[in-house]
Amino acid sequence: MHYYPVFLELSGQSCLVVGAGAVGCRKIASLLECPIERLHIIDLAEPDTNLQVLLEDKRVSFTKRPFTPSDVEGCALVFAATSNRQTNDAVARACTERGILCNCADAPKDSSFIVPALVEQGNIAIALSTGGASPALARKIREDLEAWLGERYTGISELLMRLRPLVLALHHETRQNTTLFRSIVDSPLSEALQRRDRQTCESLLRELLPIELHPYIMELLHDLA
Ligand SMILES: C[C@@]1(CC(=O)O)c2cc3[nH]c(cc4nc(cc5[nH]c(cc(n2)[C@H]1CCC(=O)O)[C@@](C)(CC(=O)O)[C@@H]5CCC(=O)O)C(CC(=O)O)=C4CCC(=O)O)c(CCC(=O)O)c3CC(=O)O
Ligand SMILES: NC(=O)C1=CN([C@@H]2O[C@H](COP(=O)(O)OP(=O)(O)OC[C@H]3O[C@@H](n4cnc5c(N)ncnc54)[C@H](O)[C@@H]3O)[C@@H](O)[C@H]2O)C=CC1
Repeated sequence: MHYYPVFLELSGQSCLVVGAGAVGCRKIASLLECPIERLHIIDLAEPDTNLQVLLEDKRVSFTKRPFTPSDVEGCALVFAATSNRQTNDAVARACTERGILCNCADAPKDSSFIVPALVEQGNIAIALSTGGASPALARKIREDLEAWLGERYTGISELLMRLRPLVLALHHETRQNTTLFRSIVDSPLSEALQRRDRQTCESLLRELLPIELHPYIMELLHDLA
């Protein structure tokens, strides 16, 4: 493995995209799915219709002017996505000098990270990469995974998101928590949630959960079954 995979917390952070063509707009759209604070876009051309839609987001600002190295200052993530090699290179260098993470659309070797293809369903995100070997193949695998994932784990992941803090607050040993969580994911609860079979969900949770958590069963299942 060459690249180290992570999920970044970008709440409250500023990001910069230089070049808002087809590739830049794809990167902008995915950034705006996250709770970033501000996104600045720089391009030499007037916004096209794709970009105009994205500019409706209050967090976004756009300036039509050439890039200067100080533009990257204060940014958590920067994307160089122009069709101009020299400009992308200047963006990458400005970031390297300041220790800022930068993705360079036309030069993976000058990038400090590459962007994965993403399958998303509720709390679940499957980020996949071919390590730069073939974005076309990444897209194909993403489509295969989307079809496979469907809604199969949406209900159970939401329930576990609600349950996790309740279990951890009991301050049991990690080993005991591990046994509990594994027994839940190995149980038929996931299928019962998919069928919205309330009765089976309730009886499985009564069987699986420690007695202290039984009063939370209604809340755990709210809107899920
Ligand atoms: C290295 C990387 C850097 C980065 O951008 O982070 C990179 C680089 C380049 N992409 C190029 C082309 C294409 N990129 C796509 C699509 C995606 N590209 C994405 C990521 C990455 N692209 C990183 C590697 C990820 C990995 O390897 O897994 C995805 C996953 C994420 C995203 O961009 O949001 C998104 C899929 C979204 C989805 O799920 O559908 C398509 C597909 C299509 O449009 O059908 C094509 C045309 C087909 C082809 O070329 O394969 C070119 C050559 C341009 C040329 O020919 O000149 C370069 C430059 C180079 O390779 O040097
Ligand atoms: N990483 C990826 O996923 C992919 C990368 N690419 C590469 O990404 C680059 C951009 O591709 P597209 O978005 O399809 O091109 P595009 O032509 O749709 O957009 C390029 C944008 O860059 C702007 N631009 C050009 N020179 C500029 C400068 N000096 N300063 C600021 N903005 C400038 C243009 O006005 C335009 O909006 C190309 O180099 C291409 O090889 C292409 C496909 C996928």
